[in-house]
Amino acid sequence: MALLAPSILSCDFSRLKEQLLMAQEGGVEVIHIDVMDGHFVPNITFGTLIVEAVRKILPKAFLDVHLMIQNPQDCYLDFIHAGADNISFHLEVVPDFDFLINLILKAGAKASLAVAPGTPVHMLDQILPKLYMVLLMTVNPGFGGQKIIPGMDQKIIQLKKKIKLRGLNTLIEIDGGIHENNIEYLASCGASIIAAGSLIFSQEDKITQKVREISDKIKRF
Ligand SMILES: O=C(CO)[C@@H](O)[C@H](O)COP(=O)(O)O
Ligand SMILES: [Fe+2]
Repeated sequence: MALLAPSILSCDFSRLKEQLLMAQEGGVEVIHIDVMDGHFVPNITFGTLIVEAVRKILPKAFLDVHLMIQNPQDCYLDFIHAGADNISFHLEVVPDFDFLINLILKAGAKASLAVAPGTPVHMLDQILPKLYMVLLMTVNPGFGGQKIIPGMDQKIIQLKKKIKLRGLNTLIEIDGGIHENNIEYLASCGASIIAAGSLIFSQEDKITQKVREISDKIKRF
């Protein structure tokens, strides 16, 4: 069953609690949290305090933390202590990603690798069995509200095929530019966690309704 993971990057931070509770009311189980450091990507977003706050507001949600930072090895543990259930870091910035995956697992969280649109999936071949998810970025990391990059469907299909052929359970998460016009198709390609920011949080007072509607559309995959 494909699951929606609302990305709080697009929420109204003056109404964080209210909007998270609306998402929960709609049945959300996963919350996607984008951490940006102004180095790996130009923007700076938030750190562990926001993860702690989301954990407090939604004690049972699965917190999917997407680290778009240059040195994830320096702070992955702080995010786990703050309440992250999954840590995704970018393959592009950690040459010894196997080592960091082991550290995350040892700390008791799920470990996943994020890959930018231009990074080929064969880079994951060795590490795939250890990963909880592969986070396929469907836009260039750094900003919400972008348009999906064409051809990302083929990347999902290619990765799904690899996972299946090897009899693995690794999940595929997609992130960026997901909207009503592509979400069902991308779920049918093999994406089972679908991060969406503007699609959900541009709804302001209709977040609950939107979450229900979208979750309903993708649950058959
Ligand atoms: O990691 C990122 C952006 O770098 C995402 O998680 C965005 O938050 C997705 O936003 P939308 O494209 O859904 O508005
Ligand atoms: Fe993200």
